[in-house]
Amino acid sequence: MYNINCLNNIAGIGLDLFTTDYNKDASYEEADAVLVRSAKMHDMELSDRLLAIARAGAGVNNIPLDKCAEKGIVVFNTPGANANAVKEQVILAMLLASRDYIGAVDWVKANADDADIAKSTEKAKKAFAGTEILGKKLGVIGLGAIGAMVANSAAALGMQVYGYDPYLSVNAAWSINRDVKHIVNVEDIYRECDYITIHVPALDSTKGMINKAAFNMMKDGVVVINCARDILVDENAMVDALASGKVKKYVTDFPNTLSVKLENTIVLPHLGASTKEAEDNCAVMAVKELRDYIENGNIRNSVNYPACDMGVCTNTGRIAVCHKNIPSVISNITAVLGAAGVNISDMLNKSRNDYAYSLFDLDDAVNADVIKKLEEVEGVIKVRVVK
Ligand SMILES: NC(=O)c1ccc[n+]([C@@H]2O[C@H](COP(=O)([O-])OP(=O)(O)OC[C@H]3O[C@@H](n4cnc5c(N)ncnc54)[C@H](O)[C@@H]3O)[C@@H](O)[C@H]2O)c1
Ligand SMILES: O=C(O)CC[C@@H](O)C(=O)O
Repeated sequence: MYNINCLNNIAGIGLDLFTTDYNKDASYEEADAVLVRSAKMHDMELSDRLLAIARAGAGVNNIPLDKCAEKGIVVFNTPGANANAVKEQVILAMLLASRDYIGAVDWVKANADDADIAKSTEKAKKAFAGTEILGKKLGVIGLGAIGAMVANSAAALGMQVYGYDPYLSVNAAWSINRDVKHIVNVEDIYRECDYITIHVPALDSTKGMINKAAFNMMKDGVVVINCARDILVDENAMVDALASGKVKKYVTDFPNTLSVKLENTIVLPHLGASTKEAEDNCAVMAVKELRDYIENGNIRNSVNYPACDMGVCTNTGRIAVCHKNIPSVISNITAVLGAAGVNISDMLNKSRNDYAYSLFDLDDAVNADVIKKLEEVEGVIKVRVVK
């Protein structure tokens, strides 16, 4: 029986994929695997028992990835599973920023008792009028799962789209509409675009990337949209950019003590991924990743360990080893197995920065003594008998 703990609400369609071999109501302390959305895990204890954490979503800045890697805890996310939901919110954000729909709806509500509202409407509406997005320039910073969808949809709506992503993979590039202009210097987006939307992960290198220097380069009256993470925008610099009219409207998905008080700002309550479809997709993908890891030792879509997939084990046994990416680990492991008379029928070793992961399919069963010796190999972090 494997113990699963959910730190946030996870869609039932995903949880239903756990078989009766799983206890889905385990406490965090006794969990073999954890499912999480936005719960902050940086200050939580990581038990020796914990094998894996699956983030039902894209952003993993709420999880201590390095600390997990050091303890042999594999962290997964669900790339692309909620991208369409966020894309739809970004299109909404552009439209909300283009005419004062929120003010308009408030006006209608406030005048609900006006017997002459049909007539008053025609006078009042000019206060909420605006502009169209057709033909305007949109800069998309980060062309991953969400950015690429936003860029393609905005191009289909007739916008001139500028896309910037210095780390774009060739595969991702193939998914982007050829009308999207490839920008190699983000300053071109700042200087030329009427709307700017950001879709990069929250990392030390991206924190505050939309800052005073960036605002200074932007056109007067630009709209800035942030459905990625609040720390990407220097919101203290945003105060001045909004006050001077440099930024006409800021739309953010992240309420915090500063953003909720900003003028000319639309603050949404982190709703980007909150659709039934996205929540279902994320839950299903996260549970499948966890099950494949627990039952077969395979790693797909990890953010702190390498991808490593040997399918389903058809041999006598399989062991999985999380280890440091240093010399001699593999030769020392195979030496321990060889000395115990255990034949390796198949193996796969993959590395990612400082960490590595190896799967060994074995023709012979291994006993506790062999496992102990493997655990003692220099650089080995965690040894698990998968089968
Ligand atoms: N509001 C929400 O509910 C919600 C939902 C999903 C994701 N998000 C946030 O959006 C982010 C992006 O999600 P995604 O699914 O598109 O992720 P993704 O990993 O598919 O794409 C991120 C892209 O950013 C690019 N990138 C990294 N650093 C960059 C930089 N300095 N400049 C330009 N590009 C850079 C990467 O190359 C990658 O292509 C997530 O990390 C998460 O924080 C928010
Ligand atoms: O789980 C959520 O509701 C938000 C998810 C989102 O921020 C993400 O990064 O995927």
